[in-house]
Order: sequence, then C-alpha cells, then structure tokens
Amino acid sequence: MGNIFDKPVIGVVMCRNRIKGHETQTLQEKYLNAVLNVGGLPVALPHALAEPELFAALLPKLDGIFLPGSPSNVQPHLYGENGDEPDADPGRDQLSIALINAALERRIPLFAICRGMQEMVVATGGTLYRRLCDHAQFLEHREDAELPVEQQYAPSHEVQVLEGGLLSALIPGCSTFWVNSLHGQGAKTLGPQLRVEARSQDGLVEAVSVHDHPYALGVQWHPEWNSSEYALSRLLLEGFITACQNYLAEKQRL
Ligand SMILES: N[C@@H](CCC(=O)NCCCC(=O)O)C(=O)O
Repeated sequence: MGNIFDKPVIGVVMCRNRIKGHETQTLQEKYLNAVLNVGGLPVALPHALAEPELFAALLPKLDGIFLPGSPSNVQPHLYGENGDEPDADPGRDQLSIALINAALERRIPLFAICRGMQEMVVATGGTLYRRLCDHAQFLEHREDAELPVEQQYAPSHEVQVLEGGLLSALIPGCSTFWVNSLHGQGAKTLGPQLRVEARSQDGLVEAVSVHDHPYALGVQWHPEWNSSEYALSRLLLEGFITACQNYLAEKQRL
C-alpha cells in the first residue's frame, strides 16, 4: 500500500449531469479505479475550481491531471465553429482547458481519454470533426448503445502507432493493436504543439502527445476499461503515474 503521502495526487475533472432534477457533477468509477490501480491518488475536480483564485490554489497540490471521457461535446465556438451544441458541458470545457494550459506551462503530467483528447486538441489550437458519421472516409467510431456495456467497450478497430513518439516508447514493439471506440467526434486539425501518436486505419487521429513534455498523452480510446486486465492499458497508465511520481519528487526537492 505504501505511504499515502508518497502517492502522486491526480486531479480528475468531473462531468456535469442532471440526476433526479438536481444539477450534479460525477465521475465514473472505472476512471478512478484506473488511477488507483497504478498507485495514484485520484481527487475529483469540480468545475468551480476554474475560478482564478481557486485554480491558483489548486495547481501546487496536483502531481498529475487526468481528463476522462464524457458523452458531452466540446463547445464548437472554442474551435471557431458556429452553431449550438445540445450536449455541451461548458464548465468542463473551462476547467479542462485551463488545466491543459497549466500542464503545458508547468510540465504537469497529463493523461486524457476520449473527450479529454479532444480537449487537448482544442486547447492547443486544433479543431474537431463534429460528426464523423457525416464523412464517408471514416469508419463507424460510435458504440452501439443498444448493446450491453461490456460489448460497447469491446475492441472495435485497429490503430497504427507512429514511430519515435511517446506512445511507441511506452509500448515498445507494439506498432498495431485493437482498441475500443465510443466517440462521434474526432480530431480534424492539430496545433503546432501536438504530435500525432497513432491513427486508425481510416486515417483518423487516435492519439496525440505534446512536443517536449515529459508525459502529456491523449488517446481517443478507453484504456481505463478493465485496465488491470490489459497489459497495454496498464503500460500507458503506469507511464503516466511514473511521470507524476517524478513530478512530485521534483516538487519535494525544491
Ligand atoms: N462526446 C465525445 C467524446 C466521447 C467520449 O468521451 N465517450 C466516452 C463516454 C463514456 C465514458 O466515459 O466511457 C464524442 O462523442 O466524440
């Protein structure tokens, strides 16, 4: 178990929902367990923490940032598009983008999943496809919501890892592998700070990292799903926590 004070504190951004008429912020247990299972100390981050004074007080307490998936979509005006977004979560957008900018500025380790990867793309000047299904070149990347959850998170398509980046270093010798897929949007253009780490066979970006950063990885698939059972998922998460432990140790030296 180790000393709880040696565990890196990982901020996990919450999602806004309405449950029985009450505005609620939630976190899915699979994300929390994924962080716990590799030795991180997850701390839920409500959207109010984006307030500048609170945000300034929060950052020194974080050794890592974790951006989970969500059925909500990033607001299109944040990447220069018009039109409403019926499934928006503005509070999440605001906090996530502030955390991504802080992660880049302070070199705080960052792990982003699905919507989290899309937030990385938008926060660094990129754009999104709002409806992949409207573009004939792409596979079906959405889950079948009629299926049981276990089948929704089953492997759906392959991804090809690009050599020489963070992902290929985390999973050496594994250039192609199957991933689950539960997203209707995807990365369209990337800003100069991001590197493509993997693509699906239809060419869609499936993983990105930040140039010249110890660990800032975004993936479009869901490695948190049964993460303790899949070696590849565990390697990504263990790499993240190792980077967070290094960040914590450096803070303790200062
Ligand atoms: N809404 C975006 C991102 C999709 C996403 O994050 N899906 C996962 C939701 C459930 C979970 O957290 O496992 C899109 O549709 O592209």
